[in-house]
Amino acid sequence: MSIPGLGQIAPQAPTSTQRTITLRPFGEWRFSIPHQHSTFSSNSSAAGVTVRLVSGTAERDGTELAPNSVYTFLPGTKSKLFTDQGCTLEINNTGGYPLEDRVVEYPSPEQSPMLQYINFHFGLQDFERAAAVTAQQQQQHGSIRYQQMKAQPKPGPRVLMCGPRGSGKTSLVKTLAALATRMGSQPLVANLNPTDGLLSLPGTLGAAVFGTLMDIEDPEGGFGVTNTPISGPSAVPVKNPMTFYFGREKVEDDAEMWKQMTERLAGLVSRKFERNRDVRVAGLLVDTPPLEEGWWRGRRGWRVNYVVVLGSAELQRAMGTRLAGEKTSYGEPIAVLGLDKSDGAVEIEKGWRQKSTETAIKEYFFGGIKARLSPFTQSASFDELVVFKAPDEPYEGAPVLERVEPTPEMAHWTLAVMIASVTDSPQTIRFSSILGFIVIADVDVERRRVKFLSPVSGRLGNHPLIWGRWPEPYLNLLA
Ligand SMILES: Nc1ncnc2c1ncn2[C@@H]1O[C@H](COP(=O)(O)OP(=O)(O)OP(=O)(O)O)[C@@H](O)[C@H]1O
Repeated sequence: MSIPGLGQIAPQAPTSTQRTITLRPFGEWRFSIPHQHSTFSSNSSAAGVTVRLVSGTAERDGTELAPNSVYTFLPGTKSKLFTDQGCTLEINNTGGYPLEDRVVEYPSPEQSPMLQYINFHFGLQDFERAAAVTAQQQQQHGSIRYQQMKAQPKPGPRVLMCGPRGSGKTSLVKTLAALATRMGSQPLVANLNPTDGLLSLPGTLGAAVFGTLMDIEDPEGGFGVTNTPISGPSAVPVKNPMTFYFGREKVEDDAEMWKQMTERLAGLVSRKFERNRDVRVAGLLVDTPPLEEGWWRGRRGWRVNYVVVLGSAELQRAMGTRLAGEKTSYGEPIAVLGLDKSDGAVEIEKGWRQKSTETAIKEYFFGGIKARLSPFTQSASFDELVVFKAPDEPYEGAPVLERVEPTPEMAHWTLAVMIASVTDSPQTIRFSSILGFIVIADVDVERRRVKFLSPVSGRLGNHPLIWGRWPEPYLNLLA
């Protein structure tokens, strides 16, 4: 059980910009650095709040801080640093950012939800080890039985993370992925929440193999868009996601399309498992949107054998009843586990989310503080571009996409560039993976020309574009 407020030490008004804090084992330093408002001006060149691990151990969502390295947390970061052994941190806010922070300590590790999360991680590792042994045996025995098993070898643990809004689903998925990679595993992580976007812009659904370190300084804790190859050089190895373009904010905005896309993503994940033994053995972590019990219609395709419900006994009971007696296609039962929600996990309010979405789009084209990018302004005639639009209000039997001519309303929208051919059917284009994004700068109807910003210099060639319904154009990137 989580104990709200227990052991919390009220935020101290810093008397100087630098201070040192000490955390007992299983303590957390929770912090929030609001997005920058145009009225805020930092009084120094500091890009954000810096933290140095002076002694002990500390991690952000499972990824360890190196001793004595200085990490910069940027505006728009809301997170925590956790320590299992205790630590001393030096915090420096020379920029005068409106940092909100607090130290949270528990009387004993048993009272911290982190202990449950870590124990669950060890349970998954046991399952993974068993899957690795089976894979080894299969390789050694060229028997007919092996040939049969090889056709559908059983992967490592497959976890579906669900729970109410702001219950800490994404943070726990990140933590489990990071802890697994620390043990040398390469799990697949899938995101089915279009509001977030995994290693891509919000509005997308995707999956990626996590076999390398996550970026501690990324506001999204390693799931952000700067961790992809398109975003240029990176301090930590980049990941290659498989991404679909949903183009809407919430599942409810087009539930049928979401269901079809997640089923296809599950298909891609299965194929990845077939092709890559290490990934298969490491298993899968699926992050889901904050929906209630009734939504999970497409679960069979994911073949999950653990359903984790964070912070809702009611949802846990409902899922338990629904899945009782069900088996995966590998013949395994599906375990429904309830884990405590951390009282540090909070619902992100709309304004904050909108700023985070803007930041992701800006970073996609212009890079972050670590690597600046120079996008290319290009111009194309109406005849050179093939643009499809997702219907405004999807209805049963509605076309998945409609071909449209560029219009001035398209200005400042971000369009997805699809890995498909302009001659493919709308259905094929809709369910293709994303190559990247462009942002429309200007549409000149008289001259029939479109000016747009692209992260790469080449022409769009044969790639069709999709104009989604979200994220809306909040800002003029070319201003
Ligand atoms: N222990 C904690 N201390 C401080 N902040 C935390 C803690 N756990 C999670 N958070 C923060 O709370 C916010 C919500 O957490 P998270 O995104 O993991 O929840 P979620 O259930 O995935 O949300 P959603 O339902 O919106 O998808 C995030 O900013 C996250 O970094």
